[in-house]
Amino acid sequence: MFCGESRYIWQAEYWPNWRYDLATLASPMAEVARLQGVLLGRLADVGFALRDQASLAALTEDVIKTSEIEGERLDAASVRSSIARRLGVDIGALAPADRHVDGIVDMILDATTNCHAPLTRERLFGWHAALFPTGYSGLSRITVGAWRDDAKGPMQVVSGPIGRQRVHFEAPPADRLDVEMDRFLHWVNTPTDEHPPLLKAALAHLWFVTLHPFDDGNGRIARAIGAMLLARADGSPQRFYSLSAQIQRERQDYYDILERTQKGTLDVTDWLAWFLRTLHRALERAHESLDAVLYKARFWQRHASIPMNARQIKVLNRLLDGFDGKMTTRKWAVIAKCSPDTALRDINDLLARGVLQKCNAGGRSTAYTIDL
Ligand SMILES: Nc1ncnc2c1ncn2[C@@H]1O[C@H](COP(=O)(O)OP(=O)(O)OP(=O)(O)O)[C@@H](O)[C@H]1O
Repeated sequence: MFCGESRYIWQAEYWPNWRYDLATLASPMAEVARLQGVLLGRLADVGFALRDQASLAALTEDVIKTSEIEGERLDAASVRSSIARRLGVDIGALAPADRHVDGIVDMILDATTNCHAPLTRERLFGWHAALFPTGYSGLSRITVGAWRDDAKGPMQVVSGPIGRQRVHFEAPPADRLDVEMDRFLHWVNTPTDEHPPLLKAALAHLWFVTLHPFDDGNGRIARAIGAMLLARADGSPQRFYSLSAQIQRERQDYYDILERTQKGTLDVTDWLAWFLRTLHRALERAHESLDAVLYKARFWQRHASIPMNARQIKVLNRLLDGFDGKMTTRKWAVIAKCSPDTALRDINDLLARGVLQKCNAGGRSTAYTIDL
């Protein structure tokens, strides 16, 4: 019990009348809008096929990283194919479907490709059911397709070993959820000029995660709602950057700022500034990943007339996707699933054709890179 004092933001007197200092946020907001504009402009020039590849790359990162926050590691190949299948993008051989991966992909694609459709409780229940198709989270049975009921006590965000857990946040009691969620959904669906669209995305994320209406999956759904409002904000249902991936990279910061905000006042300027900074970095990364997609496309165009076998194409694609470390004959053989002799023959052929070059990185074994 909180003895009447307001410990969490949802207990504040004027909840949920968000306040912030627009003057402080104006310039980071303009900078994010500029980066978004430049990114969409670059994409407008690259043609359908590459645009689809760029979007596939961003969505794959989004799905993988949003699940990593929860501690699940999804298989990148299943995620890529699950998205590619739904977007109708050709990525060559498709990996087999994984029901679990399909659920989270369904949610993120529904949130973004149908970003203009109203957000309703039925839609949220559908997303939740897609995340937990068995009705279990790990070994615990959870309520799916309905708000949580607090049968096992209040909803808390805790960390640490059992017995010495630290409570970071406590969400509003379950009996308030019907009213609270109706108010939230009405706000999401009402187009007003009350908040700039980017700030509305940040507020929706915070508001939802503060209500924490489900037994589990609240973080992932909050990020999907954020992505939905960002898609509305930039007027493009196709995604070319991933805020979830950036949040995953900076997740300790994300937890800290959330905790401070949820224990603070209704003035959430700091949370909004953090959200804009993170979005800014997500956009910078998207520019880099677009550079990589374009570079790869140009590389294959330039070498279109050189005959190559499947092994060579496979390893070159690995190098083009940003291979960590040095590519040696031994690693080549492992990736191409061939003997070191065959690997060396493939490598020598590409050296002779000017596709590869030796790099003098030192060390005992020779390493190879793409000849720029
Ligand atoms: N220290 C904290 N203070 C306040 N909120 C927190 C804190 N740590 C995490 N959270 C919020 O709680 C969410 C986790 O809730 P829940 O476990 O229901 O969601 P999830 O989708 O299963 O998890 P995750 O976000 O880890 O993938 C986090 O994403 C974050 O939004």
